[in-house]
Amino acid sequence: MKIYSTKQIAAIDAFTIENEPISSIDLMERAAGELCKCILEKFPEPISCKVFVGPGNNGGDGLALARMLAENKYTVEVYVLQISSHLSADATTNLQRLKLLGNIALFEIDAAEAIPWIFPDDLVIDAIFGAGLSRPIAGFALDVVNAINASEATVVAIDIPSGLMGEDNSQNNRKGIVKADITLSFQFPKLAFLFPENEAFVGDWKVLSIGLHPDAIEKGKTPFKMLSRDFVKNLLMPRKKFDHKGTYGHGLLISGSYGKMGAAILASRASLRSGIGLLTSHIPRLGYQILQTAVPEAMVSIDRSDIIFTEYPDLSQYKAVAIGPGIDKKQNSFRAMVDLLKEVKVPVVIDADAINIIGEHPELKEHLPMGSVFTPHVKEFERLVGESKDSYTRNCMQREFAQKHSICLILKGAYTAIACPNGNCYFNPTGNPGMATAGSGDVLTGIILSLLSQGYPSRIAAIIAVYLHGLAGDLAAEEVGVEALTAGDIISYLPKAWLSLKK
Ligand SMILES: NC(=O)C1=CN([C@@H]2O[C@H](COP(=O)(O)OP(=O)(O)OC[C@H]3O[C@@H](n4cnc5c(N)ncnc54)[C@H](OP(=O)(O)O)[C@@H]3O)[C@@H](O)[C@H]2O)[C@@H](O)CC1
Ligand SMILES: [K+]
Repeated sequence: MKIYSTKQIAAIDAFTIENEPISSIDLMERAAGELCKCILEKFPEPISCKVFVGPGNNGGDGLALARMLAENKYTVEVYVLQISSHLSADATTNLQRLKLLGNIALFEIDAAEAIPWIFPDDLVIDAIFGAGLSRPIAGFALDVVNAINASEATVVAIDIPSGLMGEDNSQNNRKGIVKADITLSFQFPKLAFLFPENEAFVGDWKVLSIGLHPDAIEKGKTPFKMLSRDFVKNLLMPRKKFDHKGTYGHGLLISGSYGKMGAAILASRASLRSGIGLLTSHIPRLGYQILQTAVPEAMVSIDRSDIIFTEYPDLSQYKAVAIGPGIDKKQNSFRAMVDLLKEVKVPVVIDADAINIIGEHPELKEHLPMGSVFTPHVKEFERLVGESKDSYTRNCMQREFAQKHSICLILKGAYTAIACPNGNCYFNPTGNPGMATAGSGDVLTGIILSLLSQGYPSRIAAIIAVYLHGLAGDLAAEEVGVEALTAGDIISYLPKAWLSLKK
């Protein structure tokens, strides 16, 4: 699914009106109908509802929805905020339609004293501002936002919580944004929904299809996309009858150190559970028996050091390399990594302390092999790319870094973002908070190495791996719950995740 900016959505909206064709008031009626259907499903018993309405078409949606809820036996009170001297044309029409219905309490409010008391069992509909918000909320509208946020009522935001910008909130006043429990967004999620600091405003979000014109949706260009099962499934390469293990490549995994051999085991197992033909795990000497016993399918290359990574084997036979899980960042490891980055000609997955080493030695950024894949969490990202005060700015830095160095930069977290060398950025919907656990990243690294070794291009390998990793985590969480979930469980559910993806 594409993620468009609010400006682009307004253009798609206008295209729909002109080319479906449909009048804007009818499109609003269709949108409000979808809102109403969804609210009736979520709250089937009629309840008391307070609708706060602003001057634009978001307010118009609120007015149309108020009428529909009243027709469905809800007790509805409508508060039209006197923010501007006039309402939008469609909001005006819907205000008249509401008045014709007759049985709705309708108030115009223009001061803090006029704001009603909001009861805990009220349903609040936030229709103050939508995609047309052009600046932070101030003045009396801010008092209304504060009153909504201070209440214990359930809050449903139409399209986007009032006060939240669709994309860039770096200059916004975070105290002037409605905290919704549910956001019902038209046709597309907004980019801002995917950033952690906005979760408190957006709550659970749901996209309602309102039939915007498919041509405009298809033709529009945006760097942002949400991954879906079908999209990922279509990227998979079929396995053929006469294929042999050589067909699926030989990967080199450099991982483990004293006290962190578990990382090597997890990454190796994940790699082998994701279709790699041959895997060599390069580990410090002390890990030999551990790895041979725990992962008999892997071949082992032994470092001269007992406890850390200080050298690597001849690279000529490998289709891809991964470095980082559990390696530590001692001086000798740094030296070996410099040599590796200078010599290696195949894509490299760079994870954990391998990222930190590059962060501490920025000159290494000039030697990043093209098509490499970085897998930082936020802290590692900051060491590698730099700090930022909010997620939107971080996303801009992420995309810029990926383009500048021709690499894939995966920022791990809820809605893991994959920035690609061509400027595109994919967000991943699979995964759950149970996966925020030790070793989860090692598993992801192993899967990416596996896919690169099989010949998937970096961008595709990153996309499939991230989606699959989250899917395995979701399947595991269904059985063991999020608290008990371990990285080993993610590997255990990789077979089911592959089967589910290919279904
Ligand atoms: N896309 C679709 O397909 C469909 C979209 N639909 C709906 O339309 C919504 C977008 O409508 P919209 O463009 O009228 O914008 P909306 O946010 O209601 O208000 C803009 C008004 O507020 C004003 N204003 C802005 N900021 C302000 C501030 N801080 N403080 C004070 N005033 C401020 C601004 O004035 P100005 O910035 O010009 O000063 C303008 O007057 C969208 O979210 C969805 O709900 C559906 O109906 C059907 C299909
Ligand atoms: K809103």
